[in-house]
Amino acid sequence: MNAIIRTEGLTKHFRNNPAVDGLSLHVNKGEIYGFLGLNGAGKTTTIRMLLGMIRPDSGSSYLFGQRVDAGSHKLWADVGYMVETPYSYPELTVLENLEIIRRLRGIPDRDAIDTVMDKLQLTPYRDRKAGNLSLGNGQRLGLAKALLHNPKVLILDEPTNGLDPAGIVEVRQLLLELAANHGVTIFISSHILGEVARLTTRIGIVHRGKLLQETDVKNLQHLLQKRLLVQTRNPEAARLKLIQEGYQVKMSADGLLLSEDHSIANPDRIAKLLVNAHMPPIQLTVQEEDLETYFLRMIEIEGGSKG
Ligand SMILES: Nc1ncnc2c1ncn2[C@@H]1O[C@H](COP(=O)(O)OP(=O)(O)OP(=O)(O)O)[C@@H](O)[C@H]1O
Repeated sequence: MNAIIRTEGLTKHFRNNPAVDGLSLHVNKGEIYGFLGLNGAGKTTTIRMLLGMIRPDSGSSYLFGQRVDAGSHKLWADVGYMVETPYSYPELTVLENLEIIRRLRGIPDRDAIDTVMDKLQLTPYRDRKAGNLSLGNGQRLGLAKALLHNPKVLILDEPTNGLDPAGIVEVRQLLLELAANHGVTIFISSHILGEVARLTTRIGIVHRGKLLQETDVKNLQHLLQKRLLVQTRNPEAARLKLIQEGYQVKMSADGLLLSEDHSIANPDRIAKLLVNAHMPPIQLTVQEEDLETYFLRMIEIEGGSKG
């Protein structure tokens, strides 16, 4: 099998509450996998188990086909990670923090630090103490530490936390480039579907510790609900006319809403019908559910409720 990251039935309870519950997933080489869930869904706990930082109650995780456990030291040479708020030594500069990681990782090439600072736009801050960095630049330093040794796998917990919109775009481009040109396999957690949809190839939705749904990002468009919005000068009369013609219609503050597939596929028929009935539509628009609404709908449908 081609899976670089794999979990099988991963389970962890805290005080009898399941934080992660029988979670199985896999990520293939060069794939960018978006691990999506609300706060408290179990993302960080999963990542901590993937990295061998905490021991699962049951189930296992595998990196490069090797089981992760306390003894798997050799694995980490090829893994870069950033979990929650990245910890740096606040009294040391950006350069000194990276120098510590370079030595810890046993990287002989001193230029690796300049290269990674350049990649993450940290060069202007090289002599600034880590404790005095903005949240976004602290996050970049965390990413720089994760990338310093050119890992084959990157595991990142909410990596764009604290970044401004330009920073989010930069980090996204960097990660896309690493996957496309260097075959790096990336596992990234987030609570924003709109953001991960732009970056990842596959998405797993986690809720209350369970994997609710996995989908290829290219299929996402088909999964989004669509509806036809019809606005007329006399919505009540138009509604009655459409119902009389066999359409299902809902009244909303914006206008009439039609959700059946045949309505959405043939708005021209509806326009013609209303014109012939002397109530021409002012506007007729196919609206598509946005990604965050879809995400919340999945959680409500499959998870019971949002909680
Ligand atoms: N060390 C711990 N002790 C007790 N409960 C914990 C511990 N770590 C996590 N939990 C609980 O486990 C559940 C999952 O938490 P986790 O941090 O994995 O979620 P998350 O999806 O990463 O959320 P966030 O985005 O808020 O970090 C939550 O209910 C959390 O309160």
